[in-house]
Amino acid sequence: MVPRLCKVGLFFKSRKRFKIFRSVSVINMSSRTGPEDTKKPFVDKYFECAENGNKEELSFLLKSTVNVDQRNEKGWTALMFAARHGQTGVIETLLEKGCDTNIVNKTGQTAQDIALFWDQNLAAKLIEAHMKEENPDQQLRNFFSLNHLDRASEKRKDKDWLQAKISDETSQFLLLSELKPFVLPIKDKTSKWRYRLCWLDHNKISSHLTSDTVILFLGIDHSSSQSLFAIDVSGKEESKFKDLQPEGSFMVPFPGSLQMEPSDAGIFAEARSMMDWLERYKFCATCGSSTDITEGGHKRVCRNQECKSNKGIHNTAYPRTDPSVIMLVISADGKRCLLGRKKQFPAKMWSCLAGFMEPGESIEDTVRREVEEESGVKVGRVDYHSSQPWPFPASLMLGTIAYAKTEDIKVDEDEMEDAQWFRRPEIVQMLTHQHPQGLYIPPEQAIAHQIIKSWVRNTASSNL
Ligand SMILES: NC(=O)c1ccc[n+]([C@@H]2O[C@H](COP(=O)([O-])OP(=O)(O)OC[C@H]3O[C@@H](n4cnc5c(N)ncnc54)[C@H](O)[C@@H]3O)[C@@H](O)[C@H]2O)c1
Ligand SMILES: [Mg+2]
Ligand SMILES: [Mg+2]
Ligand SMILES: [Mg+2]
Ligand SMILES: [Zn+2]
Repeated sequence: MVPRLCKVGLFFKSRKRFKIFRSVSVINMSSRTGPEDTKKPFVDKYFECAENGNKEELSFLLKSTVNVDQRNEKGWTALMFAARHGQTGVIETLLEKGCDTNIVNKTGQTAQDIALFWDQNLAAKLIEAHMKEENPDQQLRNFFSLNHLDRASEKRKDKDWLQAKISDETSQFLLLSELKPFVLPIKDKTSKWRYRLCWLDHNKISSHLTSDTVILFLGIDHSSSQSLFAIDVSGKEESKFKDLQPEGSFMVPFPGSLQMEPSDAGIFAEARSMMDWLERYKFCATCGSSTDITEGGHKRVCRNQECKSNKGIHNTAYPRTDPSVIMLVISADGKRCLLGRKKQFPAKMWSCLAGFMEPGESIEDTVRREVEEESGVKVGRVDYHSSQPWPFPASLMLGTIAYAKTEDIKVDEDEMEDAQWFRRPEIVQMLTHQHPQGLYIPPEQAIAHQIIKSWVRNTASSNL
């Protein structure tokens, strides 16, 4: 959506920002000496280069000191300055360096919104083309859903194929110990991610395979034609695996996995939820007998030939996914949204309300029921936003925007610590970590963040 902001207003705001920004930077240089302050002249220069189209100096600053997605106090990035001024050469450089095109500034605009607003059509086209290349379906893909593997479900029933792939020298294995993935640190300081999955080939792991090792087929990586598996090494001494890869370590999944390279985080989500199911559902839910793992770990079959679960299709034989709804509730006047604090949340963090679906319930009705249970607010229309697998242990978050019919709040004190209406400017402060009391919302890896950001972005022109 193109924001319908007053162009003159934005222009003056932008000019004023430059004056204030530059004068502050002079004061900072002479009066304060913290690491951020010593960086500030370089950051100022970086934004100036983006605005003026000085590609060479901008590239130099990126190599030496400045983070590509560095923001100023108004939440503007270099890409936004380049978009505002139609600096296509700089835009190309920033896109090559992997800048994030989804960042919003404090008024809720992305770089593309800014380019369109200022009629910088070439700049807007460049950014759009890049976004399309990264995401051809033009659909928001939330963290944990960027699993690029072909799950090749048709291969799971082919025991010979699976066996051959398990001992194939090109196949790759991910170790999980007590659901902790074996990971490597990302050393590139310019990356915003800290971990990637550590893949090991059959030679390395074969001595750890026994007849009862759980081996899970994850899928095929088409770019390398490799088959990928996860194996459960729980109960073995974790330090032993250091011999296989000295820099590897077993990472505590929450919150560590939020700092995993996104495509790996998607594979991890599959591996963790599946391994958790394989570990916890060892006995038949219908008759209590032992079960055997089949189909590359994607099915459990009851050993009791007479068991009902062996006749017809039974969902007890298959991995669990628990659908949950998560919703941003908007007030009837469109100016506020409802956020809550669960008792377990870290101090000062507020998020969307959420809740598990019940059998026989539609998404819309679950949203209405959960919002009313948790906050006492009645909801009318519910619109779908996007979804997110949440592998703790196996939720599927169905993100929605819900429109309130009432205002009064009555908090469910069993589940929630508090629920409150927040006006848009305060939400923007929480989104950009500028809130005077330090309130904030979950990080970008959580679907809650993305739904809130969408609302802020879609209301950028409405002066709320
Ligand atoms: N990704 C995100 O941004 C995000 C944000 C908020 C919540 N979540 C996730 O959403 C899920 C649901 O939210 P909630 O905890 O508020 O739900 P909720 O409001 O339904 O309350 C949780 C309670 O529901 C009961 N329950 C019903 N079905 C359950 C099931 N299948 N598994 C576990 N408990 C069940 C339990 O008593 C539990 O204590 C959780 O897994 C949570 O981690 C994700
Ligand atoms: Mg809840
Ligand atoms: Mg609830
Ligand atoms: Mg519930
Ligand atoms: Zn059974």
